Amino acid sequence: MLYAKTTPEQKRLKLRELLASGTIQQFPGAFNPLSARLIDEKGFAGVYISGAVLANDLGLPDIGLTTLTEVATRAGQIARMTDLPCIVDADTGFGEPMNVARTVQELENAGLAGCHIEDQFNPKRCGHLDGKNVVDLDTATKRIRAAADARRDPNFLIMARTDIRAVEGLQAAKDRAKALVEAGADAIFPEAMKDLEEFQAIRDAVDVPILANMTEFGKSDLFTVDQLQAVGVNMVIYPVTLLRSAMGAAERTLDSIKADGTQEAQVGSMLTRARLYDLVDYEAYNRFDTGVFNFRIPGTD
Ligand SMILES: C[C@](O)(C(=O)O)[C@H](CC(=O)O)C(=O)O
Repeated sequence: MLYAKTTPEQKRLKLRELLASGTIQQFPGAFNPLSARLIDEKGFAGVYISGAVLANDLGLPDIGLTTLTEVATRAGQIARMTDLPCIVDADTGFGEPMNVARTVQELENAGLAGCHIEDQFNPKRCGHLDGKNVVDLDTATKRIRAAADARRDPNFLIMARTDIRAVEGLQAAKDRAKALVEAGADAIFPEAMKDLEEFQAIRDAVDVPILANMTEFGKSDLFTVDQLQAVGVNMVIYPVTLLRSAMGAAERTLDSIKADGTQEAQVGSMLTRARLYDLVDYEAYNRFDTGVFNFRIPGTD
C-alpha cells in the first residue's frame, strides 16, 4: 500500500522543484479522492482541486457559496490519498485579509501543497464568464501579503490569481501580476487569457512561475502542453475536465437504463470491478488480514 506515504512537507518541496524545472507540469483536477489516485497512477505531476468542482459536487454554482471548512475538509480528503502535491482553489480567501491568513493555515493543516487566492469581489464568478468585478490593487495585494505571512511552511505555495484581464485588459493584467509578485506571490494565475501571445506577455512581465487554465467551454482555446511550454507557462490545470467527463458518462448510462431497461450498452466503457479494486488497493487490505502489515490505511495518519 503506497498511497499517502509522502508527507505534506515533502509534497510542497516537490512542487517547488517541479515549478523550477523549466518543464511545464500538468495538474488535472480531481473531483474526489479516488480520481486523485487515478491521476497519480497515470503519472501526472500533481493534482488540482477546483473550487467549481467542489461547489458543483455539492449541487451549487461556483459563486463563492462554499465555506472554508467545506473546502479544507474535502481538499484534505483528496490530498491524503495521493503522493502528488495538491493545489486547491481558495477563491477570494473566504473574507478579509485576516480570514485569508486563517485560510492558508487551515489548508496547510489539511496537507495541501499550495493554493490560489484571487482578486475578485464576492460573490465571485467563474473566471471565464462575463460580469466579473475585481477589487482594487490595495485590497488584492493585502490578501496576498496576509497569505504569504500566515504560512508556517515556507514551501507552501501562494499563487495569486488575477481576473483583471477580462475587466480592464491585458496591460492591467501585467501591472497587477507584477504588484502581486511584489506583495509575495510565489506564482501567478492569469485568468481568462485570450491567446498564447497573452500568456507570453504575462511571462515577460513577471519572473515567477505562471499557470494556464485549460477549462473547456471557456474564453481560452484548449492549447496543447507544447504550445503552452513554448510561451513559458510552468503549469497547466484541467480543473473541471474529469468531473465533466464522469458526469457525461453518468448521464449516458442513465439514458441507456431508461431507454433500454438495462445498462448493458454502457458496461464496456465502465471501470471494471477489478480495476476499481485495483485503484483502492484491495489486495493490500487482504494481505493485512493475513498479518502482512506493510501499509498504512490511508487517512489514519
Ligand atoms: C479555475 C476555476 O476557478 C475552478 O474553480 O476550477 C474555474 C473553472 C471553470 O469554471 O471552468 C474558473 O473560474 O475558470
